[in-house]
Amino acid sequence: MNILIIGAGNMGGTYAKSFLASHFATPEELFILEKYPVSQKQFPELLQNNIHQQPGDFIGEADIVVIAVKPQDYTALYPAILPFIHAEQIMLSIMAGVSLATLSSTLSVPKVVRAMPNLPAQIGMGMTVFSCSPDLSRKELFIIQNLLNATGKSLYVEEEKLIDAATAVSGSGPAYVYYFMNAMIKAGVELGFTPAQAELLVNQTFMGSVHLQNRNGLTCEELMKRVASRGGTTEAAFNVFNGHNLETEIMDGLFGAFKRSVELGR
Ligand SMILES: NC(=O)C1=CN([C@@H]2O[C@H](COP(=O)(O)OP(=O)(O)OC[C@H]3O[C@@H](n4cnc5c(N)ncnc54)[C@H](O)[C@@H]3O)[C@@H](O)[C@H]2O)C=CC1
Ligand SMILES: O=C(O)[C@@H]1CCC=N1
Repeated sequence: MNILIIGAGNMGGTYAKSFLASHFATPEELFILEKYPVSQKQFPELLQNNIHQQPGDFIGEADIVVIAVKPQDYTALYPAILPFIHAEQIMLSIMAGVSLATLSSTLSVPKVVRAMPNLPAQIGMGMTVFSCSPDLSRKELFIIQNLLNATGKSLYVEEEKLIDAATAVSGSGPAYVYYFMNAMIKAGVELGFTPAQAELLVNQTFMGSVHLQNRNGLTCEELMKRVASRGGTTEAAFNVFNGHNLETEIMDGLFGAFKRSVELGR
């Protein structure tokens, strides 16, 4: 099965590497369309002849076309690839905001999939939420899910609106985690640790906390209670967080991301 990836940036590049590493595609079956030169060093696994800078007939030879350019670049991209696209191909977009209806109408194809992955896909620990047009067969849907699972876990949703919600929660999510980690590292340094020491403390704290939550089946609120002793240090931190309505602020941030995903689709 031939797979074409359009846009070999963070996500497109990750998909190329994952599809090859999982043996979902052989190097002969994997094609890249990237407007900037791609060096051999960047993707040593790829065949140089399969890397293109300009649209061409190779586009029509792909069974699945992954669109991994920024949503803002899609307006320039689709007219350029349209002459090579045909109705049997499956279009798999990971662009934030761009709806199934827009994909289908701009590319004149019935089989479209909209997926929202996240950056940990780079290490096979991604989370992808996806939805598709009714024109995909069950078998095609399974193929797409297998493909997405090469980068981590995936969740199929019937309701497309949930892709905008997933963008706000898991798509942008890693950046929120790094934001919180960064703040903790900065505080650790102010409290006397070297940056390397503070990073170690924070990394291990995040890793241990997530694994514990995964394993023991307790909710986050129950676990928070297990850490916070009455009148103790954690409670002192929570008092400051609550004084600033931090939980509401974080939720508002996610609602802002959701709103932007909907806006990008217009
Ligand atoms: N970075 C992330 O964590 C996530 C990104 N996404 C979505 O994935 C998409 C790509 O994001 P990134 O990989 O971060 O962006 P990126 O900027 O790293 O990669 C996009 C690539 O597309 C190429 N490109 C742009 N126009 C092109 C054209 N006409 N023909 C060929 N190549 C073209 C660019 O040169 C660039 O290499 C976006 O739509 C974003 O919404 C989704 C989930 C997570
Ligand atoms: O920030 C963005 O627009 C993209 C979508 C989700 C993560 N990055």
